[in-house]
Amino acid sequence: MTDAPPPRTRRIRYKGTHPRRFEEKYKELDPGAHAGELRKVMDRGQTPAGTHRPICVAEILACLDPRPGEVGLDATLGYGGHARELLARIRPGGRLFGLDVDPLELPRTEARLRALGFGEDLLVVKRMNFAGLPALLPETGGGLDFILADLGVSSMQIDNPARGFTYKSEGPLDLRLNPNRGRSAAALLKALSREELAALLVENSDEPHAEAIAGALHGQDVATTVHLARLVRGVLSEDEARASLQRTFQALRIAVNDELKVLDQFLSHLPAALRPGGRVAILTFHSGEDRRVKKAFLEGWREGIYRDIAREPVRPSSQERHDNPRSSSAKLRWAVRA
Ligand SMILES: C[S@@+](CC[C@H](N)C(=O)[O-])C[C@H]1O[C@@H](n2cnc3c(N)ncnc32)[C@H](O)[C@@H]1O
Repeated sequence: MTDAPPPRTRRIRYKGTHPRRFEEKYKELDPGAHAGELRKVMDRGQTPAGTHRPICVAEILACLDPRPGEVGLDATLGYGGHARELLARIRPGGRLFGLDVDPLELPRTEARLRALGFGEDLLVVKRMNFAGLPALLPETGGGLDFILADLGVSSMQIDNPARGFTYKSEGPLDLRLNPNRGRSAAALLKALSREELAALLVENSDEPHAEAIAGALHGQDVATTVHLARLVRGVLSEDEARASLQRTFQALRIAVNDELKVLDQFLSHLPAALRPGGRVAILTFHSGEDRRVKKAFLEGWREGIYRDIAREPVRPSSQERHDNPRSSSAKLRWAVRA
């Protein structure tokens, strides 16, 4: 008896030589069946759809120095790129807790890491906000040897138009890391006065055209990413609009996910979470985040809580910035618990 041939499906059609829209990138979205395609996309300096390239991996491993038997935390599991490297170094006998708030990507990441052979004795995955770090501590058996936080959003989240993280493709104006909680950016916009919106753009993104943008968005029912982009382009030149749109999306994302408040809470919990000699590394992507990390580490060092801290932020190498432009704004700071 012969097996029935697999049903024929039509190849997804797209204009030009390369697929441009997320849903057209069917080869990148099925890396198991098209591994060669991922290499070609990365060689072009792009991140394959549905994946994320971990940033400053060597630099993070150098300051966290994970060793066999240690207990660590990856507070922002994302695609699991950093976690994979940490896990390989704490075997045998170690344990890594991996947290993320994203209910859509987290199960996929866990499945990928389990398929790589990281079992439940070695990797504990939790859907949880890192601001709730104290709730994890009883499970760590006396504290953590190292902690990593790679802040912000992953490429999978940015690239998926249904999540609404970018003005470059049409999608609902959502921007929540956990779409099941809180309110979307569209709902937030409706609730803010013009003055509150302008203040939010300045506070979260140092937006120089905050007044003009607030004027364009206020009182409009902005439900989609491209609608917002159209309104901003209506009051700024094309060049100004490009940079301002990036900052506007960043400011809204920070607001809907309360990112600065949860970062402050996380930073305040670190001293109690680290064992003596424990290391923490935090990768930030804009000045509002970096200022907070810098201040918390400096104050902790002055008070004798940290015995050493990064004096200057570590930046991705020029090669990494070239190979992965999404790493360009990254700054890494570390501290060692006294
Ligand atoms: C830049 S990505 C991390 C990428 C990861 N290091 C990797 O190698 O794939 C940031 C991740 O942190 C998650 N995240 C952001 N804020 C969080 C928070 N307060 N608590 C837990 N996870 C958070 C996001 O959902 C996202 O998946």
